Amino acid sequence: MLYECYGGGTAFVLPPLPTMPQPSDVSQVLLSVGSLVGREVDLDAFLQTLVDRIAITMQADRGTLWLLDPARGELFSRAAHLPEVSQIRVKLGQGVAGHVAQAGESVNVPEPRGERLFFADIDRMTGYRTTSLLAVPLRDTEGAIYGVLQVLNKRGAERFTEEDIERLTVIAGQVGTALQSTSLYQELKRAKDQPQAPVGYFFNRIIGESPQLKSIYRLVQKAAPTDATVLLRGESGCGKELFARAIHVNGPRRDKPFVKVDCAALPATLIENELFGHEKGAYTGADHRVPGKFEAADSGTVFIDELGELPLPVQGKLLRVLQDREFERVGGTQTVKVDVRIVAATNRDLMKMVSEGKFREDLYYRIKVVEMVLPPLRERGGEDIERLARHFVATAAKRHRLETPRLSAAALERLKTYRWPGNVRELENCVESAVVLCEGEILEEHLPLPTVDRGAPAPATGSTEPTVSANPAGLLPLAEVERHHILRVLESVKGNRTAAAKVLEIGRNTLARKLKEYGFADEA
Ligand SMILES: Nc1ncnc2c1ncn2[C@@H]1O[C@H](COP(=O)(O)OP(=O)(O)OP(=O)(O)O)[C@@H](O)[C@H]1O
Repeated sequence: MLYECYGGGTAFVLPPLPTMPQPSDVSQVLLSVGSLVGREVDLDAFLQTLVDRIAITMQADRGTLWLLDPARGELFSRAAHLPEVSQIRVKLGQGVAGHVAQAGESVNVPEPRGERLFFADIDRMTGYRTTSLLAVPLRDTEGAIYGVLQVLNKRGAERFTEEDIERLTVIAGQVGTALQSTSLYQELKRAKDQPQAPVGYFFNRIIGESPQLKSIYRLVQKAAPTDATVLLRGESGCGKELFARAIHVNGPRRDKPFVKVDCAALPATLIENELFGHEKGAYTGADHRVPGKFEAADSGTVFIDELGELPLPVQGKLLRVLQDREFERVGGTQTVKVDVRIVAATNRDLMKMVSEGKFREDLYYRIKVVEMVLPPLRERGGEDIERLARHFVATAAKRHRLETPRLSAAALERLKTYRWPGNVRELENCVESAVVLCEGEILEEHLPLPTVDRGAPAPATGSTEPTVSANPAGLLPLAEVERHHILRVLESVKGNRTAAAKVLEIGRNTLARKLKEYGFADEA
């Protein structure tokens, strides 16, 4: 039997197809899948391109890559043409995709109205009108289903054809295998072994598979869906802001604002104003009411960076927001109510600050409802360093429109044995500099690292002690390369700090701080 009719007689359920010829346009779509997946490219961008190409080839208006979350028995949209919402989840067995994942059969729906498999809630949620739909299962090499590939609304026709079904099945076969080599598949597999850990969370921009990082992922998965206040601790540059964003986008507030306040970048006198805003006439020059970051973030998340720099008087006001979600603007008496989640970060020892009377004890306990201590890079082991380095080589090459160079074995060895006092940020800058300076593969000498790493031991899985030698090649110290690069970028954007910060992908305040260190005056 080739197909079976359902309910309204409009859905065709197909048995798995035997090996079939591959239409040439399909090979076009998949031309670069294998090679792209093999490299550490931005997974989000890659999956989106994949879904774009599939939709074009299938002459469909939209495409969706659904993946299976075994912990919740749900499918979630991992990459899709879904401008209306950030993600959709359906129960296994629910709707066409849910049925395909459960039954392992392809389903072709020429006319969704009246079709019992069709889950109209999604159209209601997005406002999109599905007129035809085709969905096929996504299997790994062992034949286990781990997702669904779906296309919507055949262009210029009322329905997807038999040939379309064959084509999408071939595509799904290749995509299914290709995705198996990504961290995404590893995540799904891990969730299968640990059914309590839901997946579908957006960790793909965070690189790292070390046990230290994995335990942080688990914490984020638990804390993100709640409204719990989170305190992120860790050395500078180890990814606190990145994780703060992961907490936000993995929680129910993901479509609401994520507002950052950097307490270190503001003079103490301005922090209160920045957080809580001010009323008209609060001080000379305050000629109208200005809302603060808490109001700007209403319904979303406020990320308070460098919490240890928060002046004592403002600490009391923050405590009240944590307890009662209310405050008064500077110079005001009217109480403002806000609905925000608070995530804070610090590289200071807050407990010590409490004992020194510099940080309020009650605030300390209120803020560390969930505490995450991010490991310094040197403790994450050589494999994570290599993963990150490869990722940064690829992204830097893309950013500067250069051929992606290779990391030589000697370069890798040096990266793995260096101590990384500036953590991932330092590695990122170091690799970027080497990518820009090298021709061809990244030879060891292109890495702006001191030849003598005066730091202590190599990372856990790093193999050798750093060689102690002089600096025969007269290499520049990292700080000098960074300074040189920053000034070059600044020059190229004619001194525009906002533009320079954008090119450098650092905050404007960070740039201002660095320029100040180089002896430049603050901007007027
Ligand atoms: N695990 C990671 N994977 C990929 N990129 C990372 C990772 N950790 C950090 N980065 C990158 O390193 C840089 C520094 O990270 P981030 O700003 O989150 O650190 P931080 O701990 O908040 O630093 P600071 O304490 O100085 O504010 C960023 O460009 C970030 O994207």
